[in-house]
Amino acid sequence: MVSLALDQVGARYGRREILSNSSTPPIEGGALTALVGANAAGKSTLFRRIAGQLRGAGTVHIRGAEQADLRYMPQDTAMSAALTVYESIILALKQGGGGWRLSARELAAVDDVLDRFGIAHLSERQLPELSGGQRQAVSIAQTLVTRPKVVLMDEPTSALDLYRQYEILEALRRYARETGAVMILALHDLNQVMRSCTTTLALACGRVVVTGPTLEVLTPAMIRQLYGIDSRVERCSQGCPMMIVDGPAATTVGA
Ligand SMILES: Nc1ncnc2c1ncn2[C@@H]1O[C@H](COP(=O)(O)OP(=O)(O)OP(=O)(O)O)[C@@H](O)[C@H]1O
Repeated sequence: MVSLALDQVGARYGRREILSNSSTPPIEGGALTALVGANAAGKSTLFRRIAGQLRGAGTVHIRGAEQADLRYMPQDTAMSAALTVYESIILALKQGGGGWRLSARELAAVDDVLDRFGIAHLSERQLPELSGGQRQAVSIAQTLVTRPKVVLMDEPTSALDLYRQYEILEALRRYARETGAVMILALHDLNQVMRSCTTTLALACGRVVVTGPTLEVLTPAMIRQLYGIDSRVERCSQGCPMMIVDGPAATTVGA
């Protein structure tokens, strides 16, 4: 089983400390984990620290996988190269080296992500011609084509329409279940989080304030602390938990 835990992790840009004293229990693979928090709380910074792109205090413990098995999909991915979608996924597959000849297994891996994320019909399209949502789906396919065991995705659904959000989150859940990968997704839509993510990690002002089962973390009190918003969490007629926004809290975050 793959797991990831933070032990007193910090991170800084130059002299500016952004992240401090952040610890979590082991986050197990096989299901989706959400990373939530307000703008500038430090979500991308935490991802960069886990991915080894930033230095800082503390330790990131990864069990059951190597650092080489980790993939980080940043918020904005450049898609300006004159490549087709298919070529770009091969390029992502071959980034670890190994020559340009593709084995039958590698070809199957490319076809798998094209199908899994609903972009097979875009295979021959040039990257710069894609829409924002199409680019995001391609970026997800590029990230997962090597079948990584630890996956960090920064707002992977931000450019997707309602149907594609649902479809891609379901595909990511299936990927986690099949591979046992630890998958942490930074998400702003808390209803998506409640529907799709088993565990939630909440970040406020550069610190992980709580990690646990999603519905235990996303209480109205925590949502107020994180976002300065008064809300209710209620069950819809089909029993799914939903967050209903009432409005700005009287005292807002950091005030
Ligand atoms: N390269 C950088 N150099 C210096 N400061 C940075 C850099 N990147 C981010 N920051 C600062 O670090 C803080 C946290 O930014 P970060 O991008 O991690 O937030 P976030 O939670 O991902 O926000 P958002 O939800 O808006 O994407 C912000 O104050 C930001 O200005």
